[in-house]
Amino acid sequence: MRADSEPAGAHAASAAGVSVDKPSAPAPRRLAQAALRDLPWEVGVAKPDPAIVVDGVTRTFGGLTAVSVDHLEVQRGGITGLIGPNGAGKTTLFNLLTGFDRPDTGTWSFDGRSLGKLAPHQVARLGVVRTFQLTKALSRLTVLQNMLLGAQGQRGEGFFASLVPSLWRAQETANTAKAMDLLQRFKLDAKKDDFAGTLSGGQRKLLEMARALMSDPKVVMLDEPMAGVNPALTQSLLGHVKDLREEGMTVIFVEHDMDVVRDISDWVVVMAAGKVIAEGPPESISQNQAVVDAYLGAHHDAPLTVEEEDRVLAEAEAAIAREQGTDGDVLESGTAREGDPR
Ligand SMILES: Nc1ncnc2c1ncn2[C@@H]1O[C@H](COP(=O)(O)OP(=O)(O)OP(=O)(O)O)[C@@H](O)[C@H]1O
Repeated sequence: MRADSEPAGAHAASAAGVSVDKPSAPAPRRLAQAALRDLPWEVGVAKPDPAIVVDGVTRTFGGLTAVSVDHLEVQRGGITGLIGPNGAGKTTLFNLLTGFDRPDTGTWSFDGRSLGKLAPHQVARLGVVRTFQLTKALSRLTVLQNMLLGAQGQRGEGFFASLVPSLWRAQETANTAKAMDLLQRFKLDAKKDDFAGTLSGGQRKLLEMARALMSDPKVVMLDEPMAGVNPALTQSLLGHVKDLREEGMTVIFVEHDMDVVRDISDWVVVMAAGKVIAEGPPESISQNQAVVDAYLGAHHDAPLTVEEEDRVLAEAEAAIAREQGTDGDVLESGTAREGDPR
């Protein structure tokens, strides 16, 4: 099951009846990097084989423009890091692309198919999934129950299929087997009956990633996969992210830790104040003056003005209200909802 026990590209090659033992077959990492190597480091640059294409997407909250992306392409089969100072719009862009939020303007597509009008479960069914944080409600479910929530297309969901118990029981058995396989791969199988809320920070991140894989995604969007993870688990998590690429998935991740970004990204997109301000391979980013200015301009350590303090307080209150409002219905809807209190 683990990608690192199989040669790169093994799935596609064996499906096509081609021998996978050829030593010359380049690893997906090298394929992605080679595809991106000669591109100019320009905002909006066209990629050789884009999986996701974003055009003119804006999202405002009252007077604040949280996202304003003119054009962005994400290369298929690569790992794209999305970085930027706090409040840059990264999470909002994730929410928009996966149907958890609606933009004011703009279009975006996956494999040429427009996703703009789709609900999160429809987007997931097409193969684009995001991880979402373990909310209070999900913490009260077991690890295995969390995994089963990530499964797509349960036959029991359909009205007619639900009349035929043998159909949904077979589906349930298959989903449970798949969940246990993934839990084993992420070394969480011994925890299957534990409440998810009892997991450590790193184990929660592993569970979030494992749950996203239940729907056999083509594009995986990871929101801060390393946040709150102790150093002992960091390498294991990084390995799991790289494995997704080895299996042919397209990975987009938000991360604040630049060491992580440099380690795993084939390409980095930098946002600030809602806009993409730079794009390029990891090594291009630290030399980019606009990026340096954006981070310095964020004034992380400067004391807040009274107006800023008021805004931060209002945002925190709104976030708490949102979290309280969304907690309960995660399970009722049967659809994973963003519980991110931002
Ligand atoms: N539901 C909302 N209502 C009002 N403002 C919001 C909402 N969601 C996000 N914002 C605002 O939009 C801006 C972008 O927020 P977002 O969370 O997308 O940034 P981010 O880059 O993910 O930040 P961070 O790195 O801190 O997570 C921020 O100013 C934030 O306060």
